[in-house]
Amino acid sequence: MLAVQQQPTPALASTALPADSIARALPDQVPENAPAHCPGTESEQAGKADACAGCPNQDACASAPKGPDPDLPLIKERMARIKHKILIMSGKGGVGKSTFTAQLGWAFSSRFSGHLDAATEEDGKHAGEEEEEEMEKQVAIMDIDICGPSIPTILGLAGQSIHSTSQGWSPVYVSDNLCAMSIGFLLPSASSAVIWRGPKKNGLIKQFLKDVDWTAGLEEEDSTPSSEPLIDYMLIDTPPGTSDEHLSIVSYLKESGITGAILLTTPQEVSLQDVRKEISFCRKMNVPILGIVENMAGFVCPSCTGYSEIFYPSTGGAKALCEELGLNFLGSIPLDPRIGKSCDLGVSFTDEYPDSPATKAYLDVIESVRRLVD
Ligand SMILES: Nc1ncnc2c1ncn2[C@@H]1O[C@H](COP(=O)(O)OP(=O)(O)OP(=O)(O)O)[C@@H](O)[C@H]1O
Repeated sequence: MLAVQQQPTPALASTALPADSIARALPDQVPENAPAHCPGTESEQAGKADACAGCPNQDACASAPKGPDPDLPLIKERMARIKHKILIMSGKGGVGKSTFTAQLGWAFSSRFSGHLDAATEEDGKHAGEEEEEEMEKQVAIMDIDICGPSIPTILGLAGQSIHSTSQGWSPVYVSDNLCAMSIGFLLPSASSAVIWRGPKKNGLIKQFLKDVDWTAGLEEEDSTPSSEPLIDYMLIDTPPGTSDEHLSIVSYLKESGITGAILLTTPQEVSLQDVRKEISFCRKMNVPILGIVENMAGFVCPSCTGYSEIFYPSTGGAKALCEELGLNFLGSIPLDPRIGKSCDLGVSFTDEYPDSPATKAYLDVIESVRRLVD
């Protein structure tokens, strides 16, 4: 249930959520006066864990109803409208997950319209039925990097806020067929820190799945039966490592199904070591691994054109790891300072620099992903 105060608005009339809404919108799973290590009010351990001793809420927590999460059927219903759910993961931080997620979003949502039409004309073919069908790809990006949300900035949506309608929270739109949801849209400013324990993060992820109207506006235009997917790809940007956010998303999507995970790493052994932990997490949790992308692999100096391996692949890089573990190597993307600049400006790197080697690398990787999931 949304705790956001709603006016009795007509269907689809929207209300902007005020900037401090995050504090009021979240389920009260960790009470204000909770002790350190509170297991959360929804946990089986609520009221019973060692940390609960002496907590004023102990009795209330211990006697609260437990059992199957009553929200799971609602999540399943919402998620039935989304065909492919793809997790973007890495062991190390800062290896380029959010940047890659955004590029994948831009490419999946535009490659099938403008880009494909241009390629089709160049090839001397006429836009056939197959291409016509592919023009309508709908893409949603869900940012569950709750403590470090960078998707709003990278997608050029900084400063935007979420609106609430009678159908739920509306995602923020980059274009007609690309939308995003992030805690970044709920914070008072880009510099606001989110300092939350696991249960509270869990609560927000649940709200993203259950209370966001991901198909806002699509039903009216479409006659697809209500149980059929309307969104083609949901790209889920995760924080580094294997923590609360990963456990939450995997457990909430268990019944709906996860198409797979894309793992990012630099070529360096310290990053590859952490990717092994992600692989182990995915295997334990039965999340299919679509493959590994190596990012920041090699740099060509724009002044002297000399080639350097900034993150040296001392153990053979991601390709060797994929061969060892029988995983798909999805490709390598070089270091290019213009990628960072595009992120800061909130524009698509591949659209801004279509002729760069990094764009070719991105598009090759993206094509490999598309072939795997479609
Ligand atoms: N191939 C690349 N070449 C140059 N800069 C890159 C490349 N890929 C990503 N970057 C830059 O590296 C930085 C980290 O990227 P990004 O935020 O996407 O990483 P992340 O893995 O999502 O980080 P975090 O773990 O903190 O969520 C950003 O400044 C981004 O612009």
